[in-house]
Amino acid sequence: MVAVEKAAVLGAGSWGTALAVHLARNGHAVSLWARRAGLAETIGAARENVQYLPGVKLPETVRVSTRLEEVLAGSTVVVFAVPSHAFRGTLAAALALLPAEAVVINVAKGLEEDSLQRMSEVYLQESGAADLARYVTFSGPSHAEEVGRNLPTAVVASSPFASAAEFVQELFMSPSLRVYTNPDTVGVELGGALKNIIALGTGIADGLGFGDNAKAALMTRGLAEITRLGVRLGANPLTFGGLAGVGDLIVTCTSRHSRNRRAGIEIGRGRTPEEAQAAVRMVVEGVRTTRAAHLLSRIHGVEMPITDQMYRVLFEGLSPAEAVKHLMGRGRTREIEEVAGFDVWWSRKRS
Ligand SMILES: NC(=O)C1=CN([C@@H]2O[C@H](COP(=O)(O)OP(=O)(O)OC[C@H]3O[C@@H](n4cnc5c(N)ncnc54)[C@H](O)[C@@H]3O)[C@@H](O)[C@H]2O)C=CC1
Ligand SMILES: O=C(CO)COP(=O)(O)O
Repeated sequence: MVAVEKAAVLGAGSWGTALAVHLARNGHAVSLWARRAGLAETIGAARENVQYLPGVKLPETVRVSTRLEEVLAGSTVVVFAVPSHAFRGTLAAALALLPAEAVVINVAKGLEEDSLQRMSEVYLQESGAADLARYVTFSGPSHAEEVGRNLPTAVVASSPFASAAEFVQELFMSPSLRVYTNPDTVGVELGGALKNIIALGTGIADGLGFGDNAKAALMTRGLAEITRLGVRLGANPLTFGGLAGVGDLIVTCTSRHSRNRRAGIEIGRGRTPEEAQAAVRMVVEGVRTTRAAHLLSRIHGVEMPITDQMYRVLFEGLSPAEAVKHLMGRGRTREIEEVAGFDVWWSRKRS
């Protein structure tokens, strides 16, 4: 195991807390930063994050604080576990305090709403770093509720720099957490962000009382449009068949833990998107990401029918029932020609 003097985890929500607990179990000293004093106090007193991760005790080696300078001092590893809309601001506040040799690990799964940037792009812009040599994306099918309980999980550490990805792989590997490396950061980031849109959709299908067929259709056609946009933006299509792609899509679209799916269920049952997000009481990343992905699809001329309908439901007041009609009533089309080159295959067969 790699020796780390101290690891900092910024963001004491469910994922930040689970990762802080995991790193402590792996033998590292951990400082967990909470933005709100009340939350830091209750976690410190109960040794448990009752609000965001009930039932998981914090090891003694996890210290909780609201003081960024105290949390970052001497930390050679800094895990950013705030929602994606808070990443730029949190990074900006942390930059002057980061030890020069620190490796930044980002676990947020989203796209920035205004800039349409992936998190690694936000990092490069905000930090002025020349490359991603000290930045790693951590993604894959991993609900905090299960990682916090040491249930078997497999994830991906991604960086174009093998040494950075392998460092994080070793840091997090444990008997219950298997970490793979992947150099395709564009694909890993897009897989993690875009699956949340589809999870909102499968939640809606559940809320409307649809069955497993609808869920499987949404997941499969969702993966097709995620891959289509991803490839257009420079990702390797194979990444979407991996843990950060179909793996995370499966878990988020089917798990009772998923915040995106739960918000979708509420919308399917008739609540407004605002009411649904309030009911979940944790970040529902798919909402902002739907807006960003919708714009990206327009800018790049990529067809994303499910994302289009999700956009209309979330931001234009379209009813879920109408959205289903639009999706089912689309013109006839073929399945995977844009990915597998079927046009070429068929023209060869015909000639
Ligand atoms: N919960 C999970 O199982 C997993 C979550 N993620 C990702 O991790 C990120 C964090 O998610 P969760 O921990 O689930 O969220 P959460 O809703 O449980 O907690 C978010 C935390 O960030 C804080 N926060 C909110 N706005 C902030 C701001 N402007 N500045 C600083 N802090 C702010 C909140 O107070 C809260 O402590 C998201 O991008 C999510 O997609 C990734 C994998 C698993
Ligand atoms: O990304 C996740 C699991 O891998 C978490 O998804 P939710 O935010 O929908 O809970």
